[in-house]
Amino acid sequence: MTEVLRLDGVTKSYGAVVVADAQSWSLQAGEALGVIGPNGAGKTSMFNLVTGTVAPNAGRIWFDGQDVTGWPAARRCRAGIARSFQVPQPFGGMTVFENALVAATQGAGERGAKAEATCLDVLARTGLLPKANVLAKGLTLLERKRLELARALCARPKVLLLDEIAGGLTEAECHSLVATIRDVRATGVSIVWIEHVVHALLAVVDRLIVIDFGRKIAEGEPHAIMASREVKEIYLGIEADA
Ligand SMILES: Nc1ncnc2c1ncn2[C@@H]1O[C@H](COP(=O)(O)OP(=O)(O)OP(=O)(O)O)[C@@H](O)[C@H]1O
Repeated sequence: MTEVLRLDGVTKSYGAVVVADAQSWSLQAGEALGVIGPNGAGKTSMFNLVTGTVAPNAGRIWFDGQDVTGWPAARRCRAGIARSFQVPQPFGGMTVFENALVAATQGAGERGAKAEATCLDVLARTGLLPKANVLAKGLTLLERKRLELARALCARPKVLLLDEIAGGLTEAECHSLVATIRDVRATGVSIVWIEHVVHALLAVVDRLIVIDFGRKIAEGEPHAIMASREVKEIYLGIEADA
């Protein structure tokens, strides 16, 4: 297997708050990796470090065989790292199609008919084609989540970072979003997915890592990790030898 992303001892703190503590892990091409951990554990901060909106205090980040640690966010996005945001961030006064077009042109560097074709394809795959001409501010939560996914896909990522994209959805909406994410994964895009809705995560990912206080405290097969001592300790407060 080919490694597409690797964090090597990545460390970041804000004063006394350590959001990444010598974090090391990697993602293989075509793999889907789940990330869980309590609120404030540093999961979103880890995405900020990978996408380049935040610089680490120490450690290196490798993408597609290159050390991208010093690269600005826009260059990383063009190279193939795209993300969705936990709180959807569409341009509310623009239509769904225009939002997608911004991502295809700015994120993937596409122009004209090629960019438009990408948008139409992605909107169809994410179920948003019927909403293409609707202003983003008029979308429901599920549609805004889908637009987050669509915008990230229009950047033509090799690595797609999903930040709590299932949060706040009904069971049926969640099920439908999971099916879409599985389809994306089947196209060969590698995925890192932060999620509190564990059953959604387990329906997609091959491997799970657990983060607490910025540290990776467990890593492995998803069901084994969910049943592990580390997860019971941080979520249920059960003692290590209980
Ligand atoms: N720019 C910043 N300045 C200071 N503290 C920050 C900054 N960004 C994040 N933090 C703090 O770092 C910690 C980790 O935040 P982060 O958003 O990465 O956690 P998280 O695991 O994604 O949480 P959640 O599951 O609630 O989304 C939190 O205590 C947060 O308040």
